[in-house]
Amino acid sequence: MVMSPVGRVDDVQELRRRRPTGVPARFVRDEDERPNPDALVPPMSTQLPLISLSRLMEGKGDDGRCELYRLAEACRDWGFFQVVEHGVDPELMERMEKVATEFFMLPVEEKRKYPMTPGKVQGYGQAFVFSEDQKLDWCNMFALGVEPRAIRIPELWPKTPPDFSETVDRYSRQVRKTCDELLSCISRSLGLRDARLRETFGEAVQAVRMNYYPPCSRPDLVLGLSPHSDGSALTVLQQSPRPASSAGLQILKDGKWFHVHPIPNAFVINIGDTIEVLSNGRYKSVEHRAVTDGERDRLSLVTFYAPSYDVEVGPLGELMDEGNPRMYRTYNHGEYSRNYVSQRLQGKKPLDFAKLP
Ligand SMILES: COC(=O)C(/C=C/C1=C(C)CCCC1(C)C)=C/O[C@H]1C=C(C)C(=O)O1
Ligand SMILES: O=C(O)CCC(=O)C(=O)O
Ligand SMILES: [Fe+2]
Repeated sequence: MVMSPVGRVDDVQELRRRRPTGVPARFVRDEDERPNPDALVPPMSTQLPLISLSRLMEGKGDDGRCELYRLAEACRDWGFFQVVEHGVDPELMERMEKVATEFFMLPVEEKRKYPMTPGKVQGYGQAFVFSEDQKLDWCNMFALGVEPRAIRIPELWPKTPPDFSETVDRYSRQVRKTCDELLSCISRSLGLRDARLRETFGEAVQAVRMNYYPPCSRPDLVLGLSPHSDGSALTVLQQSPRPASSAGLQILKDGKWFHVHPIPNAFVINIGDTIEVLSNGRYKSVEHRAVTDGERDRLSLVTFYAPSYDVEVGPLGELMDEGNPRMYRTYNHGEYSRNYVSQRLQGKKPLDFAKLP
């Protein structure tokens, strides 16, 4: 438990350990926010698009063209897709899961050596908590800035487990390559040169966040992670395969929550607010949330990939014309980031910063 101007922010693993059936009032959502399994799109009725990155990279052949068309549809209609043949070593994905799990299983006193202080987003704790009235997420987070080096806070990189930092470094290098390649393909899918989006980014910012959701005795009352869109350009999410359950990642499509089934060794990719702006709204960031399970814990490993804080972000000239007027202003991405991390997660609200009236 941490006392601060935002009140008492319990560590959910400790809560669960001390009182396995207790759910403090601060975690209990108002009725309209609760995860109602009856309102969920029935599992298996529709599937999130599945894209092969290696096919996309084949380029001009029939397979490459067909995959590019599917990518464009996925970005336009879903803002989310799963990707396979993405180039990240499955053994490294497994190692990443192992070190993250080992970290979360450490005694709380050890984890608190790397604290996420109020208002900050790096370290161990709960991000996006700004008021005593705010409902809390049933989740412990550990987040680190990775690239460029200047955003790293070395004191927050844990010494235990001993291979943690080296694993995060190797994983992040491979995931960065995947992000660069996806960005080229997304550029092409918008009818632009491969390098067009990437060259607006400067030295891309990359951060990793590990989310640990302990089981909750009342999964019907709480949320693992509040509904939000990501402020990044692209987000790469690794979730481990698990037995059938409607808990886990859910995305909002056509006003209904839709469960994303984990696929072994695949990543879930989502379009962040930054691509929504750069594409002048052709591709939209999509609200998503995480729901807890009554019996099982869950770990998700999330990479945020975004432009440098120095660059100006706005709709690309090629994507605006008389029929497609400018929808967003041009702004500094550092300012966007500061604005994003200084409010609680609340749907797509941070995008108001960029939207033209
Ligand atoms: C829900 O989103 C986030 O937690 C988050 C934070 C990311 C970051 C860190 C953990 C370390 C420092 C950099 C950064 C702010 C990227 C989302 O990241 C999005 C939000 C913005 C804005 C962005 O660029 O990525
Ligand atoms: O855990 C999940 O599936 C969702 C994570 C997420 O959306 C995030 O960290 O931004
Ligand atoms: Fe997210």
